[in-house]
Amino acid sequence: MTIFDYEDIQLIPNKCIVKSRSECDTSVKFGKHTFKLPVVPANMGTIIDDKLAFWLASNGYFYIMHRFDEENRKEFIQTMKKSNLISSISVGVKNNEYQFITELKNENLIPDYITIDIAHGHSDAVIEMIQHIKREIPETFVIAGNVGTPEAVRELENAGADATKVGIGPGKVCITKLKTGFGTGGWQLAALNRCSKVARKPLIADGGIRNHGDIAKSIRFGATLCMIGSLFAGHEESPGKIIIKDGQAMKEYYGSASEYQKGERINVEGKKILIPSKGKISATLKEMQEDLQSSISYAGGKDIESIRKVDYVIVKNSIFNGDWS
Ligand SMILES: NC(=O)C1=CN([C@@H]2O[C@H](COP(=O)(O)OP(=O)(O)OC[C@H]3O[C@@H](n4cnc5c(N)ncnc54)[C@H](OP(=O)(O)O)[C@@H]3O)[C@@H](O)[C@H]2O)C=CC1
Ligand SMILES: Nc1nc2c(ncn2[C@@H]2O[C@H](COP(=O)(O)O)[C@@H](O)[C@H]2O)c(=O)[nH]1
Repeated sequence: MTIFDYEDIQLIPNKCIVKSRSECDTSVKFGKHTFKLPVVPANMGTIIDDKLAFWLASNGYFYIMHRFDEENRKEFIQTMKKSNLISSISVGVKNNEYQFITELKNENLIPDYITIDIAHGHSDAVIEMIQHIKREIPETFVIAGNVGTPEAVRELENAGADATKVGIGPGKVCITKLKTGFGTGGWQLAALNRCSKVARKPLIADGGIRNHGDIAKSIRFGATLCMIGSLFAGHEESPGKIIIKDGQAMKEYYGSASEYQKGERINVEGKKILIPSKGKISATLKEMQEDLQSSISYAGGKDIESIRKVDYVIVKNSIFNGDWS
């Protein structure tokens, strides 16, 4: 098994077929809808809230609302539906979530997308929740995760998942590798590559993306979408609390399995960091789009599909130029 991660890979350019990068189309179809970018902000408490979800949906971007404000989820779906926007929520796997899904059916509040969001997604708990959602509200597109192996992708797809989220522990505020010894941290891109060999449905690469070029690399190794936390943290719209440190405005970014999200120190697998305040999220999305258009042009194509088959080299620990310092 060849092991590599984002920083170890460089994609090899093909002859350019466009006159301007603006000709390159970064849009992606996911489920029944098409979105401007193959990117989704992480469904975490310091990354997304109702207001940002509304803005993203209104502006043609995919979003997944987190599951940590359980009481508000029905009202959230109602608001999005009334505004003719896509509704995309998260659920867990505890008993009350089964009842919640049945209530959505009974109250005709059918979300367009539901993400089953737990740490160790290769489990009967997730398989049973996929089956429950598909039984109750079959028209909803189900994203299940997180997993790190081809076997898990196959099982969740066979259970009825419409997409699978890959990534156990590569996240910026993740301490799963340190606390448990397990995961795809340090070889997330290779894990995605392995999963893509068996996947029959879309994969979401989740965690470990540190640079915009990593989006193209994720697509090359099998992702339809990338879920991103840290690069979206710290914006004006990000829900994290502002902290002034040494005179500089910073924003909190913490893990969903951290004591800050959980409110208690039990089964903690996440930490908190401070991210320098960054300005508007629209500026980051614009730059991501420009960079991805450029990636497409280097791939020798006009759309995202052209990235999927480009050649690559593994350059382990050998990049001493072209970095940020
Ligand atoms: N992508 C990643 O690498 C990771 C992401 N996270 C994020 O943190 C949040 C909390 O995750 P999670 O703890 O799963 O959510 P929950 O605390 O809601 O747990 C979900 C259910 O799964 C059980 N469970 C959780 N982990 C395991 C395990 N390793 N083995 C058996 N059962 C398990 C829990 O029981 P019990 O608590 O009693 O074990 C609970 O019943 C999520 O948003 C998740 O995405 C967390 C860790 C890794
Ligand atoms: N192991 C943990 N992983 C977590 C936790 N909270 C979120 N996450 C995962 O991280 C990604 C975001 O990664 P980033 O590198 O882009 O910042 C997120 O989508 C989750 O899958 C956690 O507490 N522990």
